[in-house]
Amino acid sequence: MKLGRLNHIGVATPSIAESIAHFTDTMGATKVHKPFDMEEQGVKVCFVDTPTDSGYNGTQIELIEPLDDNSPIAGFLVKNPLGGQHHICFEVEDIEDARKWFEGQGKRILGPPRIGAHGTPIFFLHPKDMMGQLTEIMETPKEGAHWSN
Ligand SMILES: CC[C@H](C(=O)O)C(=O)SCCNC(=O)CCNC(=O)[C@H](O)C(C)(C)COP(=O)(O)OP(=O)(O)OC[C@H]1O[C@@H](n2cnc3c(N)ncnc32)[C@H](O)[C@@H]1OP(=O)(O)O
Ligand SMILES: [Co+2]
Repeated sequence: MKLGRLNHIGVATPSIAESIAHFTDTMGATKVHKPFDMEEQGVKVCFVDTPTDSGYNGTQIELIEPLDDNSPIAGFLVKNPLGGQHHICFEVEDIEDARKWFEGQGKRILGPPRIGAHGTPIFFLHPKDMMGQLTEIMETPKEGAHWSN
């Protein structure tokens, strides 16, 4: 398997509004996308762009707030009431090849295949199989498939 770019760092928060203020006022972020709900994933999502030398195509911060107590991140926030770093997401060229690779390595894939916040297929790998790091694998958006919110 060939590791792709670090697409985003997932940061759980009890309040996306408070986190936007933090990243804007304290961290000086200048590009905050509109928050949106992903009911099927149980989270409200908001992307904060981080600059790179060549403009805004760097790794994003993905702020995620539970939509309800059944959210997959509800347990994380009980243990970490202020929120914090929740997962990391790497891109791959082909999600099925990646799935086969990780299954062959005996890593547990969490839940059914799904479409992630950038509109491409994703899956998650259990933190206990990934050196303690909840890891999301995301298929790179196809050329020209522009995502924005
Ligand atoms: C909208 C999609 C978007 C995108 O980018 O496209 C997203 O990223 S949405 C992100 C939210 N969705 C998910 O995270 C789905 C995958 N996650 C899960 O299925 C759960 O969070 C799971 C199974 C990783 C943990 O669930 P839960 O916290 O309810 O279970 P436990 O409390 O029993 O935890 C088991 C064990 O794992 C440790 N743990 C939990 N969360 C994390 C974490 N984020 N990083 C590292 N370790 C984690 C937890 O401490 C337990 O360990 P133990 O030693 O037994 O205490
Ligand atoms: Co994510």
